[in-house]
Amino acid sequence: MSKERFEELRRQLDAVNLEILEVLNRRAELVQEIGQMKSGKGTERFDPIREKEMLDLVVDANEGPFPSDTIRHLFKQIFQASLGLQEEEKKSLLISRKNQATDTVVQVGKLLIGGGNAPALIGGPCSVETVNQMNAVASHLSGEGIHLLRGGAYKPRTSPYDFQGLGVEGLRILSETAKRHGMTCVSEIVRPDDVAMACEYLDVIQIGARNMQNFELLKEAGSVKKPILLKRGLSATIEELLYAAEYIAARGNNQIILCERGIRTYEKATRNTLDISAVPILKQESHLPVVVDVSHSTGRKDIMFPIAKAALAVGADGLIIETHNEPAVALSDAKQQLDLHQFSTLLNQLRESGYLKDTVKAK
Ligand SMILES: O=C(O)C(=O)C[C@]1(C(=O)O)C=C[C@@H](O)C=C1
Repeated sequence: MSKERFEELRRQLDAVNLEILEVLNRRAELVQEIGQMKSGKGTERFDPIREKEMLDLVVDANEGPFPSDTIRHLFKQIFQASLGLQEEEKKSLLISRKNQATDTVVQVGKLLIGGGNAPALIGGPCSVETVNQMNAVASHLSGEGIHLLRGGAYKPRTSPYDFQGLGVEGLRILSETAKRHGMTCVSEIVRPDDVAMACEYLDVIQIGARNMQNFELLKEAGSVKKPILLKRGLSATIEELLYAAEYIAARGNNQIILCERGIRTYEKATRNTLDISAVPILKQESHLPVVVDVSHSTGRKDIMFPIAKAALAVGADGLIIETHNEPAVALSDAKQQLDLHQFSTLLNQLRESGYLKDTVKAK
């Protein structure tokens, strides 16, 4: 072969390389767009069935000289790199630790949640029922040094025949009770249209487990200036929880508290299965504070102390502890709510075990 022909072949190869490059990047752009659609829907990026279909298609069309195995190998490499590209997108999430190395600290009144501050305790009944009930609970909790009072006013219940909450009247009772006792308050909102109204009553707006992927609600929560307590859905992956938080952050509200509240598994000994590993993973992946709802995750009072200790031991920034003045007659979640004495006992146990240093002062 002449030297000229050799050089000519190399020139052609250079040109083909540039064509391949252009085609590869065109493909990469399509992959990125698909990746964004998948993350919006919370779909798994890796799709082996789709990859097999594509491999079959190219192998069928292959006329050589590359053997089919080589073609398979090359395309598998392209799929791998494409997945990597879709993962890259995750790194740029606003709520990602890669985007912000320092912890976000959410301030609610004088309570600082996250950033290594003392664990924040959120107490109060499952549902707001009466003024007297809320007064009894708030009086006890504020006496124990608890700053953030919870109470459900809009209750997404499994059965339509169960107590559905007092609605806006419940928010009003909660808000007035909290103010009366020098506390702040948090409650769940279920409709996007109610978010603005709720801001008048609440210091923190909760988005509950059943609404974690109510994207319109998330967007609305993102457009107000209130801290948002975002609970993990009962069957949601950690990644889906993070994307739900991103919906809020993407609209401009970065005051988000993540909440692990147990997930649905086959285990029946507890109401839900507390995914304890979610806490350090969430804190590793995101700069947002993470609290654990020890009441919903367990659904039982007898293991609350070890579970609360475990949550704080793995780095939770706070705990949600359902507390009622008369749990036996509570209109919802009667079984899992602590009475006022049990709440104080749990607090003392946590204090004595050294997990609550600086959080609340003994009376
Ligand atoms: O088609 C998809 O669902 C994609 O995400 C694109 C793509 C690809 O590179 O072709 C990427 C990863 C999946 O495992 C399968 C396919």
